[in-house]
Amino acid sequence: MAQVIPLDSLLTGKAAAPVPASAPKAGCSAGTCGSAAGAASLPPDVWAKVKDHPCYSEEAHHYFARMHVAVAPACNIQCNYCNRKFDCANESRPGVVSERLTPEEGARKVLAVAASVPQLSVLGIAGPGDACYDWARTRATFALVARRLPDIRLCLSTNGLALPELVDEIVDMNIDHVTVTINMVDPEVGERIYPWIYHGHRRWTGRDASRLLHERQMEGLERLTARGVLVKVNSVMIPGINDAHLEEVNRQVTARGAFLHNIMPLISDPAHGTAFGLAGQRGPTARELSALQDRLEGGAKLMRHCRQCRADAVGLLGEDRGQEFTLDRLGDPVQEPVLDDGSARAEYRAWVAAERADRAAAAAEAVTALADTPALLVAVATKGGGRVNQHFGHAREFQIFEARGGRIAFAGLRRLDDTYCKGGQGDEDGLEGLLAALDGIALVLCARIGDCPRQRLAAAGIEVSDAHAYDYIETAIAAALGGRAGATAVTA
Ligand SMILES: C[S@@+](CC[C@H](N)C(=O)[O-])C[C@H]1O[C@@H](n2cnc3c(N)ncnc32)[C@H](O)[C@@H]1O
Ligand code: SF4
Ligand code: SF4
Repeated sequence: MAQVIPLDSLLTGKAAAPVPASAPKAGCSAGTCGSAAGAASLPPDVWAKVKDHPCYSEEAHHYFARMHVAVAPACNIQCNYCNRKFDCANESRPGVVSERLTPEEGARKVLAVAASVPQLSVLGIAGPGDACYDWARTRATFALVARRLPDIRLCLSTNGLALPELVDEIVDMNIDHVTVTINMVDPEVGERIYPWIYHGHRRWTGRDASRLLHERQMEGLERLTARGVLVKVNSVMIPGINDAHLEEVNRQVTARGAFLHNIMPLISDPAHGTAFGLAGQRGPTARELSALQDRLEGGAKLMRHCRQCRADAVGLLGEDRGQEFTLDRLGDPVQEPVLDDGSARAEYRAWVAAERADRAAAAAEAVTALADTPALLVAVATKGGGRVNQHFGHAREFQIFEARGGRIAFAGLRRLDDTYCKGGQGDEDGLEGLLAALDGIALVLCARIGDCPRQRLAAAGIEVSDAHAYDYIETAIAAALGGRAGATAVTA
């Protein structure tokens, strides 16, 4: 196994050690070591596009950060699940932002983040309105950033209505990742989601609005994929409205070349002031979501690690460092120019290349111990880097991996309302919610856990281990499960 430079020292800028030339190349084939096998499961040109993109590659999300800048407030449609007026720093969901920025402010923020977060690889514009409808601001921001930070990938998110005419410009600007939200391919379903759209200098309502939106979404998707742009399709799963219909959506977007399909559970609460929230429309349960995702396997690749981020999120997926980079903290652009020569990011990426190759090789070797293991779900507490490296009490989410017959694959996320540990004390009241979030999990792996939560989990039939702290996730799972051929099978 290659010598690996510690992540913490690299991120604090104290690592001067060169990446070892002896780092083994990724050598496991698809299907053998699940989430660590990105390079081997995709054509080289596609892997080159996704390998540093935390949303387009589950494997990359262990290492790379994205940021959104909230420069595009205007939108040309109304979705029954969206209210962009709602603004709360503690609320993490799409469309919510703390401050709206001009393109110049947005670019300055990107420079500041890039200078202090070496994991940054992607700038996305995801509203808080629509990046294509508010195109002048989107374009100006991307142009400013591309000039200063050519190594940062550009990415945008749109409802698709204004997309078709922008495809040439998108390609010319090297925006090689575009997300289109497609919730229906049947206007009858669409009219229950979209009360109106604005197009061609007029407002459209009812079935005509949804038909037009659908036609333009399909046209935009086809044009983008024909030009080699990687397209992720977001679909909001709305029980009773489009949940059954999303299988047809998946078929149609797969046929048009979508690279990834991200089924996002509807977030709905009367306090958000959305039409669905006020009408009592519920979101899907975790089980309903994963059952639908399982039915869609075989179409476009599914994204199961989406965190439904704010439109101004910063950091690794699952963490939000946005409040560290608000405008008032960025200082005066003339008095305090941001200095960044890109060397910290280059050094970090070289480290990741060695680390992910080492992880893939270690995973390929480790899973051989699991040849006879029945389907088991394992929850992992991780802060990134593809390792078991978070204390149980500090976790706000668990990454779920399925071990089955010689294979370990990422299977989704279980998110918590809060951490178990607060101010050094365990929150006994919160344990019920935590146990509910771990429903169906056979084993929890974490860096450390106290006796009290360990016993409570054991009483609920969930084993916990901190014996594999700081190991790669796959190595830790294989070591913990090895020899359990007769263990009880668990399903998602
Ligand atoms: C805020 S939108 C911005 C980009 C663009 N306007 C769009 O709709 O694609 C980003 C994503 O968040 C999703 N979204 C917004 N509100 C949501 C909610 N309440 N529940 C789930 N997803 C939501 C949208 O469907 C979209 O996929
Ligand atoms: S298209 Fe996007 S920004 Fe516009 S209302 Fe829908 S979710 Fe909100
Ligand atoms: S909302 Fe999902 S796709 Fe968008 S940046 Fe967050 S994790 Fe990635």
